[in-house]
Amino acid sequence: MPDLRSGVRRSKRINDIQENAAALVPATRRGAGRGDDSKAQAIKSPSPKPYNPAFFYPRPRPAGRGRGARAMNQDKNGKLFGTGVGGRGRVGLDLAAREVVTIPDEVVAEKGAEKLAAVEEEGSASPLPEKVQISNSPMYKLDRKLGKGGFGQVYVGRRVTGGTGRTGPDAFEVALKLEHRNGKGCSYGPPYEWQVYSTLNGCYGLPLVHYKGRQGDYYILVMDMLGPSLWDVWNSNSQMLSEEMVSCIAVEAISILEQLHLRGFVHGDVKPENFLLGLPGSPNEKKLYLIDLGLASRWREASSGHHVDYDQKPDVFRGTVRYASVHAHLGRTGSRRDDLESLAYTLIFLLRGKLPWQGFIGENKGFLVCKKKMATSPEMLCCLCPPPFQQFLEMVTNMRFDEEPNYIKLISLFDNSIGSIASLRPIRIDGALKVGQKRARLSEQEDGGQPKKKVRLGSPAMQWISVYNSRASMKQRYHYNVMDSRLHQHVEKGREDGLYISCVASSTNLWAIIMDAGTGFTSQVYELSTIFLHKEWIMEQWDKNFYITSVAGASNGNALVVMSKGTPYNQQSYKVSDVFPFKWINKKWKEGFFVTSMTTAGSRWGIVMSRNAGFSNQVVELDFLYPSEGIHRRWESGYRITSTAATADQAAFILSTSKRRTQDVTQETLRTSAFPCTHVKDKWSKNLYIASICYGRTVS
Ligand SMILES: Nc1ncnc2c1ncn2[C@@H]1O[C@H](COP(=O)(O)OP(=O)(O)OP(=O)(O)O)[C@@H](O)[C@H]1O
Repeated sequence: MPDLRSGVRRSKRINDIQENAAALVPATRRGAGRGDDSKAQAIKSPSPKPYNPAFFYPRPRPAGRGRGARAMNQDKNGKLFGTGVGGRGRVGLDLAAREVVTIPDEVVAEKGAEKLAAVEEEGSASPLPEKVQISNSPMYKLDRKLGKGGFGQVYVGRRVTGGTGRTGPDAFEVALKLEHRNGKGCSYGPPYEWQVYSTLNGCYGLPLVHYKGRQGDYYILVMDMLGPSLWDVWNSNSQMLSEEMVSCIAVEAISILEQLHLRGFVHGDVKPENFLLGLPGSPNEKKLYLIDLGLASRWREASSGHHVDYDQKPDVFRGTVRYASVHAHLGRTGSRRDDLESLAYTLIFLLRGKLPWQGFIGENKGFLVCKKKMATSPEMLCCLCPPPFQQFLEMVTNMRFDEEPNYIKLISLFDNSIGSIASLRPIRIDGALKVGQKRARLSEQEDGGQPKKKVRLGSPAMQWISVYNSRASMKQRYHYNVMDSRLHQHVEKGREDGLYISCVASSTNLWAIIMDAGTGFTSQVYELSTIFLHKEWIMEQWDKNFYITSVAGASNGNALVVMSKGTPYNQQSYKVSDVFPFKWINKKWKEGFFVTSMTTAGSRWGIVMSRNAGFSNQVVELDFLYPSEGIHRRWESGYRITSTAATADQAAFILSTSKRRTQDVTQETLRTSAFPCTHVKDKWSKNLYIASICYGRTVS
């Protein structure tokens, strides 16, 4: 029996009943027009791909130095590793398994361990070597410290014996990067960065590594010594750099990134501190270099040459919060666009001295920074910058995951901001000039295409997001704008007509209920509660073998929970959380649970996961807007949306592959500012039925 527990009951007329028996929809009503506000997406029956466990369990990732410590150990820019926008989890990288592993939230314990490691590294147990000689290198005496990162300490090495050169492999002065064998990045052998240098050594714009090896307790890289970082230059220049200087940095940095990308890697941590100039007083003092390959990863598979697969793990964050791309915040697989977005923030920072998302603190800093990045349009961010900077930002934030950047075009944006006399330029732009020669040849091919659809832009909107699946003709009915007091009678009427509730949703504290004849349920109960979510009642029903089949939260914190018999589930678990609980979902996936319903109440998430849900694999798309690209990519890989929920900030989609491989469901989505009555009827006429619905954040 339905158990109605809502507090306030008002009676008011509602526009809430529509019914369909698909076969009965009059032909004249078919194809009814859509409101202008609707945005539709659809996938037309592509064949689902075979089960790919890599989508389900963390897949091997090339990068990894166990940078989990960064989450606790933020530098002046809040460089952080491990806390994504969706959760508070921390992530480290297990070098042995080469897998991303999620570390529980044991902040204090981790922090203690980290300090211990630092003491060991610098303490008396393993004093730094006084002299260094690696394989057949000259011998160097350790001199002054050049810098210290989260992992390595970098010292000047002064040659004491062997070698005669002023530069190169036997230079009088080199940079020695030392990492203790017990350090965070060395648990399984040499630092990950060494592997990357093995492939990338000699790449344009990277310092040359001349020797690498272990001496005593330290892994040591011997590399070209460089000068100040762009952060140092900016700082000693009243925290502001000229337009010409930043334009030169832009073009040279783009060509360095182009060369790195050509070798199949993305840098993953582009920021002012990682660009160094050549040694002052040397012929290279105006030359730009990119250092720190500890977060570099492949965007192109080494063996096949194919672009790496798209994925999103919303609690995996790698990089530096201030400069990270929005995709990096959201835990998407890194690709070339991310380095360029970070470069855009770097350039604007150097030019303007500040970025609008500086100053956030606290546990959900990553979330707040990402939200602010999404809410700041290129016009706003670049309102005090010369036009090329805005154009650059617009181009790079509208790139697709696997899109090849048009480096030539990006460089050419800054053409007019750079002086024509090479010797007077504040930064050498040798790399960009080489690209310039190519530019002449390629210019005819440029700009032949259509104007690009803007991915990131659009004004934030609260909309209905409805998802439709193709299925055999059946009876479906919807009610919307339903007040608490009217719920019971609609449900009862539906039950009399042989219908069960298949989905529920809420907008402005009124309910939407979808009832249909195709659920397979044999019995159903529901509760309207002021508790999100009401544990005692749910457990009571679990005891009676009912399982949660749909759930909706209202912005006032009320919840509507529907539980049914006749489901395939044999175990269930749910979680209420202030942030999207990806870490928990990930853990439950590994235990054989799949998300079967999901909702929000205000900014809180409620997620229900079940065993024996009939899915073979499941992924998440979470964004501050409608994640169109991600959904299309998942559709193409055979996934279909099986749950949706949204707050006023974020929309989340759960996409699943079915165990029944023959299943070939056509799916469409719609975004409308009003409840999609007309559209639903239109869909019914094509045997498309609402499979999931929610109200929340999109862009219009
Ligand atoms: N070749 C070099 N020449 C001069 N200084 C250098 C060189 N390489 C690194 N440094 C200095 O040492 C610092 C730390 O180096 P690096 O960023 O490679 O270490 P890390 O431990 O990987 O740092 P992070 O925590 O940023 O990843 C740099 O910020 C820079 O100031």
